[in-house]
Amino acid sequence: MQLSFISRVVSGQADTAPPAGVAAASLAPAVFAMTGGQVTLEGRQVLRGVDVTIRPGEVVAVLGPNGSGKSTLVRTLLGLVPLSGGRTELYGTPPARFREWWRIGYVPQRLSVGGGVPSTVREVVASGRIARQRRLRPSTAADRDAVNRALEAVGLTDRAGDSVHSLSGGQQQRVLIARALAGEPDTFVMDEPTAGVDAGSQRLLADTLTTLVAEGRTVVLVAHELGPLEALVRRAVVIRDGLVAHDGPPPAAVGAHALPGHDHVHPHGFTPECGPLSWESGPAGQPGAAS
Ligand SMILES: Nc1ncnc2c1ncn2[C@@H]1O[C@H](COP(=O)(O)OP(=O)(O)OP(=O)(O)O)[C@@H](O)[C@H]1O
Repeated sequence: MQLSFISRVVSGQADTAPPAGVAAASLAPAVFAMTGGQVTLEGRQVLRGVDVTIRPGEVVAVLGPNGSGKSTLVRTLLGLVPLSGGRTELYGTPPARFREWWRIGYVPQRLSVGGGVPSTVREVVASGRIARQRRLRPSTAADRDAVNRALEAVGLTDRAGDSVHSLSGGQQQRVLIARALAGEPDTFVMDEPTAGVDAGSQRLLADTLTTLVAEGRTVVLVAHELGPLEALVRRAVVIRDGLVAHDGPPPAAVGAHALPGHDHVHPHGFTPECGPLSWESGPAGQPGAAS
C-alpha cells in the first residue's frame, strides 16, 4: 500500500513542480470531501456511509475505538483504498485523477520504510521530495535544505547516514514524519504519528506542527493518544462502526484519556455544548452511556 502511494506520487510528478509556499486558501476547494463514503474489505463493510469535509487550514483529529475504521477512512480519502459506494475528492478532484501529490504529506500508521533495501535515513527523508522534483533533474539546494530541516525537526540529524533498519521503531516513525515534512506539502495526514514515539519527540512534533498550522497548513491526525498534539486540535471526527459518531469540537475527555494506557477515548466529562458524543454504545450520533 505504501509503495502504491509512492508510485502514485511519482507518477504525479511530471511537469507539476509546484510554486513555493502554500496555495491560497481563498476560493480553494476542500482538501478532502467525502460524501456517503462506503468501503468493503474482504466482504465486510468497514465504512458505511461517511460524510466528511476538511477545509484548508483545519486541524482535525480522527478518533474512535480500535477497528472502527479510522485508518481506512484516511486511506480512502487519499485514494489508497477504493470506495464501494459514495464519492470522495482531493482538492476538488477524484483521487484517480488527482496529480498534485506534492500537496499531500502522508505518514502511514505502520512502518514500511526502506523495504528490503538498506536505505539510509537521509535517503528515505529525501524521497519525500520526489513529487516536488522535475523528472530527471538532480536534487537542488532547496531540496537539500528541506531534507536537512526535516531531519532537524524530528531530531535525527545525527542519524542521517545510518540505515533505517538500525533505528528503533519510534525513531523509524520519526523518519516517516521527516519524509512528509521534507515534501513541504499543504496538507499532512498522519496516522498515529506519536505511537511508540518518546515524550520529547512528541513535543518536538507538536512544536513543528504548530509552526506549520500557523502558516496555514492543513493537518489530519488519526490518534489514540493526542498527547502534546491536543492543543492544536480544533475539530474531532469520531468514527464508530464505520460511521461518523461526532464531528465538532474535540471532546473534553481527550486530554485525560489520551494518556498512555488508554487504548481508546471515553466520553467522560463530555460537555453538552460539544454535541452528542459516544462511541461506547448507542447508534451513531446518539449519546450512549458514559462509562
Ligand atoms: N486490508 C484489509 N482487509 C480486511 N479487513 C481490513 C483491512 N484493513 C482493515 N480491515 C478491517 O477493517 C476494520 C477497520 O480497520 P481500521 O484499521 O480502519 O480501523 P482503525 O479504527 O484505524 O483501528 P486501529 O485504531 O486499531 O488502528 C477492522 O475491523 C480491520 O480489521
